[in-house]
Amino acid sequence: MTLRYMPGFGNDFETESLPGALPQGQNSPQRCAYGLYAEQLSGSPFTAPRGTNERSWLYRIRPSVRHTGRFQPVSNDHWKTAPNIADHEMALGQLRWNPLPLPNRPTDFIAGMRTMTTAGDVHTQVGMAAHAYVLNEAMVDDYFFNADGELLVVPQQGGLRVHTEMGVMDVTPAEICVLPRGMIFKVEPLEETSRGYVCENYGAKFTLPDRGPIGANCLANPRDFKTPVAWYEEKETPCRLTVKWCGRFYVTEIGHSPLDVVAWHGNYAPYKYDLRTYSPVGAILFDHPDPSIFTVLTAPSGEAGTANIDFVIFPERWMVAEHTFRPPWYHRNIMSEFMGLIYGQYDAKEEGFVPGGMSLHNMMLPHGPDTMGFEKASGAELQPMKLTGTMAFMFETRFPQHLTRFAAELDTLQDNYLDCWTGLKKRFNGTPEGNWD
Ligand SMILES: O=C(O)Cc1cc(O)ccc1O
Ligand SMILES: [Fe+2]
Repeated sequence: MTLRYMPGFGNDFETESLPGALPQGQNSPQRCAYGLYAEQLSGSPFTAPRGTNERSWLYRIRPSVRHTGRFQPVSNDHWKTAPNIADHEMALGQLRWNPLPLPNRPTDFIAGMRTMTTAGDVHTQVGMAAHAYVLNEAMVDDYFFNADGELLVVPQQGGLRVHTEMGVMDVTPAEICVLPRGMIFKVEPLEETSRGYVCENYGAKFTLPDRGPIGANCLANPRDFKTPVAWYEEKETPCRLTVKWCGRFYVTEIGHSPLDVVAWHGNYAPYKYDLRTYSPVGAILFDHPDPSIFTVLTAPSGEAGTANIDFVIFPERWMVAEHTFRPPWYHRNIMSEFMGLIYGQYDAKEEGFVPGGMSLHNMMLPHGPDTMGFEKASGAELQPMKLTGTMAFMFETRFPQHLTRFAAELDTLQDNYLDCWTGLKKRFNGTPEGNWD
C-alpha cells in the first residue's frame, strides 16, 4: 500500500479516493455521488473565530450513527483520566523510569496504553495525560475513538500504521502524529513490537507557536506537516468500536468497518510530522535560552503565554555558545515537565535517562544536569560541538502532573535517581576563583 500525504498545517484540504465522490460547490447535495452520506465532523464550536474554526465534511458509506449500537461499559484499568489524584502513596519527588518492558502477551495499542501522569480535569476540558504504550498486535476488527481529547503519538521503537477515518499514516520513531478528538482509528505495529509515548490533550488543539521576532521561518515549518489522502475500508464483518468518554470506556458491536469515508474536505484532520525537519534556533554567541525555543506544537490554555501543553523537542544541533555552561541550567519552574527520549543521549543526563525512559520534574521541583553533566560541561573546551543522533522531548503543562498508581509502582522506577545530583559539591570557598578541583 503506497501512502500519500498532503502538505501543510491546518490547511483546508480536499481529497477523494473515487473520482467525483467529493461534491463541488456545496457540502450537502440532495443525493451524494456513489450513494454516500454527507456528514460534518466539528473540532470547534460552529461559532469559533475563523483562526480556530475547524470542521471537515466526510462522504461515507454509512453515517457514523450507524457505526454505534448500544454502548456497553468495558474496563481499561491502565488508561487513566484526570482528575486522578492521590491514587498512590508515593511521596513527592523528582522521578525517572527505565522503559516499559515489551509485552509478552498479545497486546494492541489500546490495551497497551499505560498512563503515567494526569493533569487538569477532563470534564472542563483542561489539562492532559502522559502515557507510555507498548504493543505487539494489530487492531483488525477493533476500532477506537477518544472523545476526551486529541492524541499526540510519539513512537520510540518500531513504527505504527494508523488507519483513520480520513486516511492512513505510517509513523516511525522520530516522527509524531496527531489524532483529532473524536476521530475513529485503528493501529497496527510496523514491526513485531512497538513502544512509544502519547500526550492526551483535553484542552484546545495543538497549534504552531507564534515565532515572534524569529520571523516567518525555522522551528516547525507548516509544509512539513502531512495529512493523509482519503482511504476507505469496505468490510461487512463483525467489528467493535471502543469509545473513551469522560474517562470511561464503552464498546459497541457493529457489522461493518467504521472507516468508510470515501472522500472528505476540510481542516479538521489527522497529521504527521517528522521531528528531523524541525529547524532549531538557539544561542549563537553565549548563554542558554529557555527550552520554549524548541516548541514544536503548543496547546493554548486561554491565558496568553501559559500553555495547557507545550510539546518541546531537543533534537541534534550545534552547540557554539562562548564562555557558557551549555547544557540546561539548574531550575525550578511553575510548569510541570514530563520527558522522554526517542534515541541517543540527552545532554543534561548522559547516563540513566535511556531511550524509551521517562522522567517527571513536577511544578516547582528543582532539577538540572547530573553531576557528570555539570563537571563535563563546566570543564569543557568550548569548541563548536555537534550533538548528534539524539532526540528527546518534553510534554510541559501549566498544571501539576499527578502520578498514577501504575507509574508509582512501576518496577522500572529508578530508586536512586536523586543520587545523580549528590556529587554536586560545594565549590564556594570565599574566593572569586572558587574551588574547581
Ligand atoms: O529539565 C530539562 O532538562 C528540560 C529543560 C531543558 C532546557 O534546556 C532548559 C530548561 C529545561 O526545563
Ligand atoms: Fe526542566
